[in-house]
Amino acid sequence: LEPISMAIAVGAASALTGYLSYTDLYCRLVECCPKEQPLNASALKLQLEEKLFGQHLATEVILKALTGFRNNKNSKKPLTLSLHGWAGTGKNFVSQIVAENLHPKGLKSNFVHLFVSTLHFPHEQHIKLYQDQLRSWIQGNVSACASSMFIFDEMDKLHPGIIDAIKPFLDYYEQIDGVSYRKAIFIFLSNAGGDLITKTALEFWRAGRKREDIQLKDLEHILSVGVFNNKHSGLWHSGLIDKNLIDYFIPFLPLEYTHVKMCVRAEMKARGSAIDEDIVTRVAEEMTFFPKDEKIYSDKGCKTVQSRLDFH
Ligand SMILES: Nc1ncnc2c1ncn2[C@@H]1O[C@H](COP(=O)(O)OP(=O)(O)OP(=O)(O)O)[C@@H](O)[C@H]1O
Repeated sequence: LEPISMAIAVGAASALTGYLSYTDLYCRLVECCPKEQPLNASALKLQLEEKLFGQHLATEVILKALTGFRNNKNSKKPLTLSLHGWAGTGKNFVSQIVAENLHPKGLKSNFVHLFVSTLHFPHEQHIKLYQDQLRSWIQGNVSACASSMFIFDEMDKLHPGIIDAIKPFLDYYEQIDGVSYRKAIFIFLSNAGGDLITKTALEFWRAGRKREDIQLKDLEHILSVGVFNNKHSGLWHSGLIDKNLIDYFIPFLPLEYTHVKMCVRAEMKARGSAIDEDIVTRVAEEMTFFPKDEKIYSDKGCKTVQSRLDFH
């Protein structure tokens, strides 16, 4: 709808309904930046527990971090989460769930912005240009909506240094050039550190300990140091780590055979098909598992489950 027709439609509808204000209705039909809207923590909890398989640490930390942040009226800095793990373990999936819980239109919202390194910052010789663009893009969007959310996918493919351009925005400043960044959320997604997470998960497995016994403290420090020293992490020697501007390093554990089966069932359910356990087993058995001897973890996580299901 054009703006004028939209205004007439909204005006007519609010006159008819009587009790909805023009603004309420406008926000329902178009989209408004949420002001002081606390997070529905129980809805997020339920979704993470029902939909995200095998990631007890990510579930717990994301829930705590977001509820704490959104319920705090005086946050001193934006929330920054760095999600790490092997391919297909749920990092993008979780970001989508978080986005939907903060802005009903999720990834399609005007207030949720996704950057993909290989798409948006492909050329090493243009680093300075990307840094300028990134700064002005973030500044413009946060001035339009304080609770904007920015997701940086493929951090491990980002040229070193690019991300440091936004360091001032992630810091404890009250305002920068009249804009406050304290209500914004930044999420970084990366495969970097996946090897360290797998090593720890394997150690637990070999010691006969449960996967759920792995705690954040077993991994968070290893991850931040590992990523800081890894040239291919997008955060190599980054001031974001140096200055403790990343609030949580969140490990995504490699997925096991049983989790892959859960993904197949979830996909069947989403397609409205009855759950056929023979097909579930066949799809899961077609996936490849590592390490070579034990074959515990799916090397693509749940990533190719959807396309494989099409063959059955
Ligand atoms: N832990 C999980 N629980 C439930 N579904 C999952 C999980 N991990 C992956 N999936 C399913 O697999 C799909 C692909 O996963 P996703 O894109 O989140 O992986 P990723 O960790 O972001 O991988 P990459 O590092 O390659 O980008 C998701 O859309 C989801 O359907």
